[in-house]
Formats: sequence, C-alpha cells, structure tokens
Amino acid sequence: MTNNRLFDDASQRLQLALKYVDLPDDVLTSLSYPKASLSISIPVRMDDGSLQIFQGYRVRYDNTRGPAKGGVRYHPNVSPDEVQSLAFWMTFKCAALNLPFGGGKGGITVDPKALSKMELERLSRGYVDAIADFIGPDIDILAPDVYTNPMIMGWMMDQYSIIQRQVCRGVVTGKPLALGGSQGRNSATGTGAFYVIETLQSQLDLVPSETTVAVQGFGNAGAVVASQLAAAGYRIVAVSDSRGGIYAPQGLDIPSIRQQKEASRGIQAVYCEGTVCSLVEHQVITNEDLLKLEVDILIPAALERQITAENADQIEARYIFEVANGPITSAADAILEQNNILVFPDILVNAGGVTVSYFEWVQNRSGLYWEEAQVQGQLQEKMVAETQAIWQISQQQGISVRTAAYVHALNRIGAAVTAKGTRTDYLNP
Ligand SMILES: NC(=O)C1=CN([C@@H]2O[C@H](COP(=O)(O)OP(=O)(O)OC[C@H]3O[C@@H](n4cnc5c(N)ncnc54)[C@H](OP(=O)(O)O)[C@@H]3O)[C@@H](O)[C@H]2O)C=CC1
Ligand SMILES: O=C(O)CCC(=O)C(=O)O
Repeated sequence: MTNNRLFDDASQRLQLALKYVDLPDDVLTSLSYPKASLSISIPVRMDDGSLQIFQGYRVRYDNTRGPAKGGVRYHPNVSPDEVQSLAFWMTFKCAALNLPFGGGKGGITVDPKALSKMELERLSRGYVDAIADFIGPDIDILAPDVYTNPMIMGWMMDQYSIIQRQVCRGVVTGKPLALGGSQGRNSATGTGAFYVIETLQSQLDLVPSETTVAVQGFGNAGAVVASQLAAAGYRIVAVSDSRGGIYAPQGLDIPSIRQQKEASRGIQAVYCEGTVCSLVEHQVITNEDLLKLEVDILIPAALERQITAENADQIEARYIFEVANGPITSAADAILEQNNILVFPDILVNAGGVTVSYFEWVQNRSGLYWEEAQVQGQLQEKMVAETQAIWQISQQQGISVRTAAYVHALNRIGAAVTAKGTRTDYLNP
C-alpha cells in the first residue's frame, strides 16, 4: 500500500518538514507506516432482493497523541491508498490544531447517489458491523467526509451502540443534534476556513470588496466557506460541483445558489440532484476552467489532486486556500511557489471540521451541551491561534506555509513520541 502514488506524494510533505525540526529518528520511523489498516467486504441486500458486496476500509494512521480521528468517505474512487493518505493528513491536522487525537480515515468504494435511502442505511450499518472491533470512543472515532452526512453518522452511532448494548455517542461525531451532535459541526469546516482567511486578511492585503474568489466544490465545505466569504463582502465569481461550474465576473448571488442547490435535495433524496450549472443563468465553465481563473483567492473544496504538474503553471490566483484534502500535488506545490502563488494547506485550512468534532466528543463525554455561541467562540479562538502560530513559523524560518504547518504539527507529535519512551511492544497504545 505504501508504494501507491497518493501516499508517496503525501509523505513528501513530511520529508520536507523534517529538515526544519530537531527530533529523534524514532519520530520519523514511527510515522512511516499506519498503525493499523482494515479492509472489509460489506454485504448489502439491495431493494430488488439481490446481494451486492462493497469494499470498505478504515486506517488508523497514528494514535500517539490520542485516539485516531477522521471521517468516512463514500465515493467510487475510494481506494486503500486514498484512505491511508487521508488518515496520514488527519494525523498532522489534529496535531497542528493541538487536538488530543491521532489520525484515522475510512471509506467505501461506492457511488452513493445510485443507492436508495434504505440501501444506503444498510450499507452504513454493515460498514459499522464490519469495523466495530476496530473503532471506539477511545480508539478511533468516525465523522463525515465526502458524500456522508449527519444522517449517516446517526445510523453509524446507532449501529455501534446496538453492537455494544449501550449508548455510545462518542464513537462518531457529526451526528444529528437529536442524537448528541454538536451545534455548529455541520458548518464547521467552511467556517474554520473563513476564520483562517480572516486572520490573515491584513498580512495578505485583502480588502473584501476588492477580492475575487473561485470555489471548486459546493458541498458541506465549499458552500459554507463561499457563503461566509460572500456575507463578509468578498466577491465570489465562480463556484462548481461534480457536474461543472458557473462564472460571473460581477459576482454570484451565493445565498440564492445555495438555496436552490439545497432545494434539489427533495424530501426523500439524500444527495442534491441539481447542479449549480443548471440553477441560474450564468456562464457555464468546467471544473478545469475554474481552477485557471484570474482571481485573488482560489478555494479547491472537492477532491484531491486537482492542481498537478500539468496545470499548475496555468493557475492565476494569488492565494490558494486548500479546503479539500490534498487538492495540490507536491510537484504542483513547487511550481506554484516558483510563480509566487501562496498556498495555505489543508491540514490548517479545513481543520475547523475536526475541531468542532472534538468539541462534540467532549460534550458527549461530559453530557453537558454547549450553545452555538460557545462552539463558534472556541472554534474561532483555536483557528486564529494556530493560524497565527503557523504563519509566524513560515515567516521566521522562510519556509512555505505548508511546511510550517507540518513543522508545527511534528513538534507536537515528536514531543508525544519522545514522552512515551522506548517501548516497542505490539500492545499499542
Ligand atoms: N465534511 C467535513 O467535515 C470535511 C471535509 N473536508 C474535505 O472537503 C472536501 C469536500 O468535502 P465535503 O464538502 O464535506 O463533501 P460533500 O459531499 O458535502 O460535497 C462534495 C462537493 O464536491 C462536489 N464534487 C464532487 N466531485 C467533484 C469534482 N470532481 N469536481 C468538482 N466538484 C466535485 C460535489 O458535487 P455534487 O454536489 O454535484 O455532488 C459536492 O458539491 C473533501 O476533500 C473533504 O475531505 C475536510 C475537512 C472536513
Ligand atoms: O471531523 C472529523 O473528525 C474529521 C473530518 C475529516 O474527515 C477531515 O478533517 O478531513
């Protein structure tokens, strides 16, 4: 699995950062492989009576700083390599935000839009049946990612509780409020990204009314950050979803586009059936075109490997904020840097989601639930503090913001590896 390209590329970021930290070799050695990887087959009885088998995965990359934490993705391209890479990124994201978690991730290779709601529920419960011995509130905690949502998290928590014969809220975050979810989790990824941009506003010379933004992906992460930026006065000139994008140099009416996209969900449908392309009268563009627009801020908020060595030279944005995980390859990073395009990395920019997941886990453990204002206040405090710390490392050491974020995370992981001592037995933690 470790020879696979996405993971090899992800590891290169760590190699770069190692030059700027003074840590024992044990730290890198302990971070070279995932702690555990599980591959499963999930049998699902389909509505027509047939049996289908789906492939699923859960990877616990590291748990030195706490239980593994990370989302579950439903997508046709989910692979062991992708899940391992996503779990690797979660490890550094949780450390960069100083959350007491390691990194994990899961996924199922499926086109969830092709399933009925009942099939989706059976698949989600089957996934938990198959991984139940691998996860737990103090072992590995699930959450939403691409094409999973609070409803699916609720099914997963319920299934785990059935297996354990007790209510186990803390094994899944991103749940519906009715099942112990947290205020603010649904919008946390986009809101966290907004706080990162807001924190850097003066350093980057951003005047909202004069700043143009293009956002790729109009889901939980992309639609929220677009809305927050639009509300703050930024001019969102392009947005897209899986079927393409729209462009309007004078700026798009984001609340209306969001409302219409949401309305396309229907009463029973889990996923939005409409595309931003068909919703309003604007110039239709492709996802590839969107990336090449001359804008101040480009926000990839869909899938990984969107900006590669092939198109990096055509990127005309001044700043890129990675709301998606892994949207830029390491080869593209080098080209963008040469072209003076400043990249703000996924492990910082999209960390609002896992931060509010942490708050949800804390609330589940204490049994005391927070008001929305408390969640927002603590999210903002954390995003601002860690953004400033990472920016400072980048400026002081003259390194990219991505490398600075890895340095920041590595110092915390390194301290935990060292504090654990030299024990090498298998019974970890
Ligand atoms: N949810 C979370 O809490 C977090 C998510 N992230 C990351 O953010 C990114 C987006 O996740 P999230 O918003 O939650 O997922 P969602 O499932 O909510 O939305 C995904 C969005 O991406 C669009 N999309 C899918 N494929 C493509 C494509 N090939 N090109 C352009 N757009 C596409 C979808 O289009 P359509 O509407 O047509 O289906 C949809 O608008 C992922 O990289 C994820 O890992 C990171 C941290 C936390
Ligand atoms: O909320 C979480 O635990 C993790 C969300 C996630 O999968 C991510 O940050 O990529």
